[in-house]
Amino acid sequence: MTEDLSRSLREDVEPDHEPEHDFPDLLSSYFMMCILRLLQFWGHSLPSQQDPETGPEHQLNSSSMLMLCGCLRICQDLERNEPSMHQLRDHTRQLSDEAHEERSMEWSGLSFTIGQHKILSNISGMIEPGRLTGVFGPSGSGKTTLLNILAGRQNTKASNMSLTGQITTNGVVVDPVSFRGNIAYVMQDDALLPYETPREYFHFSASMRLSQGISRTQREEFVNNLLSTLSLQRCANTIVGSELVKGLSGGERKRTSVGIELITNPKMLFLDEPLSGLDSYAAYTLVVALKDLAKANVPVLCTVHQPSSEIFAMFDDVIMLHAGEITFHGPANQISAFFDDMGFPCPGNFNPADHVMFLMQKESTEKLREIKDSWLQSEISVKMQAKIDALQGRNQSTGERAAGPRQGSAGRNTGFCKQLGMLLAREVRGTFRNKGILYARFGMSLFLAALYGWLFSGSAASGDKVNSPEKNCLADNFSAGGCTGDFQAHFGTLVSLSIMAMMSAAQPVVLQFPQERPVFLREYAAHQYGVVPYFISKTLVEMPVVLMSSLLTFAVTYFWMGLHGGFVLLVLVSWLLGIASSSLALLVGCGVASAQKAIQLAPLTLIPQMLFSGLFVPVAKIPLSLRWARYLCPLKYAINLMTIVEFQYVKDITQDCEKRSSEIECMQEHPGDYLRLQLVNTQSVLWDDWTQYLGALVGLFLLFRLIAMILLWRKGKYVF
Ligand SMILES: Nc1ncnc2c1ncn2[C@@H]1O[C@H](COP(=O)(O)OP(=O)(O)OP(=O)(O)O)[C@@H](O)[C@H]1O
Repeated sequence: MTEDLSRSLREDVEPDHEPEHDFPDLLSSYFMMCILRLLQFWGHSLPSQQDPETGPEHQLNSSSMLMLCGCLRICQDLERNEPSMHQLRDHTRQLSDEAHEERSMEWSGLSFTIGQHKILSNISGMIEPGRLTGVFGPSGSGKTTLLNILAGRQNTKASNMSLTGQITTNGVVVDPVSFRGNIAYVMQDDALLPYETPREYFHFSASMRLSQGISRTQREEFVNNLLSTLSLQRCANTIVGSELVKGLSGGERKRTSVGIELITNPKMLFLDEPLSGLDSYAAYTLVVALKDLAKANVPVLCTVHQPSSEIFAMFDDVIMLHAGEITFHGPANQISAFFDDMGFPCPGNFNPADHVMFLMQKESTEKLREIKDSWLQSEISVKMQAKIDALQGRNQSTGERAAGPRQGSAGRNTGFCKQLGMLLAREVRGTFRNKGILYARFGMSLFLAALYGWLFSGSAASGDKVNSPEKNCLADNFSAGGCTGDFQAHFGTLVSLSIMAMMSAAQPVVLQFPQERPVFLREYAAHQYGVVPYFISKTLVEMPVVLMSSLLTFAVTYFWMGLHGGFVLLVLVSWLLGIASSSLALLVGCGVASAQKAIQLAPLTLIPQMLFSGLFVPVAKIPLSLRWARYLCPLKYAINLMTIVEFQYVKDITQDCEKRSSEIECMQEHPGDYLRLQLVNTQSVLWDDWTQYLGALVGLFLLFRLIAMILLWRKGKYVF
């Protein structure tokens, strides 16, 4: 029951070389080290944010204490005057304005093959309202595949896949993918945001999914009923938590996931391994809730790996799978008798589920074939098949086809503004509650700014030299004199500040977004909101955070380095670069399924920016076939803009030089030309191009977000 309170990040990254003027290496090494160190620190030191009342319950390890505690809780639960699932269902129906409709689901001759692998082999069965059905079987027997096919969440269209058979509800043929809006599906891994509470989750889901005609009070009442029906009142205001931050227990988290799905007033509820990772009491209370829901005439189907005797006894029906075939499907209380008849009596006081699963793995293939054949000829199987045939035959004669997605859960209930408002509020809550990341982000900006300020202290003072009468670089030979070195250092400070702005804005998005992605996909698949309000809300919350980070950086470095450009303009350019880079990071995050992959891919997006921006390889030397890539580098445009802001005084000197001597001489000897060579490497006039650079930066920010949005939309559309 006790969960790990926190996990430390194992990797330590130490810079292994002198940092002097080696900007990319210096930055990446320090940046990664600081992020890892800070995350490690926060992971260890964050106090539990769980409701103190629930604390002691999670520290009991002895199984006897757990069972005792469980029994006491169940007794207390029974004594509490909670609304039953029946009342809650009635309440949901009332609020969602939907007609009361009970549905069964039947399937016959279902076979599913991937390549040469036959995963399901000609299976038939049904689930009925009022009954809790469990799918049991050894690992790899096809439990999840069966559940996913019935729920319309299995990709069956790939070229190496083949699905045959028929799925019906109340005997009416359905396309599982278009029917899936009617089925609440709880995934094995809870896709929940770590900083939301069950109350906030239910409130969000109710606001998005219930009829808009209901009042705020009605919604509050509904949320309270749902919390108490699922025994979540005590932790209603506790954050969900994550691996690094303690929050709800596994059972509470699972009940929260179930509650979110119940708000849709689903016609059926499917759960994939809902008991995995739960202790016996948490598993028991969850199955009590599921049984209660089934009694409210919702067919509930869930896969279970290894049920205890108490849990097994609560199932009404059992589907026993072995190698994609049925060995038993019928009332749970008849399974022992069936296997007894087959010559495998279940020993007294033995868990029938364990007994059968042990059999299925121990017995020879021939014996198991015999059991499967006997099952098909058994009275229970024949009766069930007759029932399925009768239902399917009745409706096929009328040529009826089940309706696709229903209103309410499958069609979005709320308008754009409401979706945006709710998402924005949730994003703000998440940002402020995730103090570890927020402090790490700002702390990192301050730390790196101080480090840079120290390292490049006064290095931007070359402008003073250029303007000073004692050492006028225009009068001296610029390239031979001391000015070139000063300009290199001065220009280097801008480059380093830009790279820092780019990385510090992109890195948190790369780390964080892949963890949020499954939440978006679940909610989007449930038609809670659209992809556009989701992206706008994320962008609106991210913008001030990046701005704050840029402000902190320049507040520390501006005077320390002796920068010349306008403070506000430099901050704004750094901010624009930050949000454009975070858009690129978001694009990477949308394209990959896990944070690990995103972290591995992150350098792919950041390092080419440095290479193609013309800083290390002059643009003229980049092969023509690759040169276009520089137009996709926000870093290049930001450095150009910062240079224009910072080296404004050079413009005056250049113009002065051109008045007095030939342009060729100026090109060779000038600080302005040094910059021109570094930045654009063309004969175009750097100073007049700022609108292009600004437009390109804003354009890239929008373009990356748009592509990320399309990627996520496509993923959400075809999610299985
Ligand atoms: N995309 C795939 N390609 C090839 N084989 C697959 C694919 N998906 C699933 N399988 C195979 O199908 C079989 C059934 O998988 P499934 O996940 O349904 O089993 P399960 O009974 O739920 O197992 P577990 O209890 O371990 O989760 C397994 O042997 C698995 O290797």
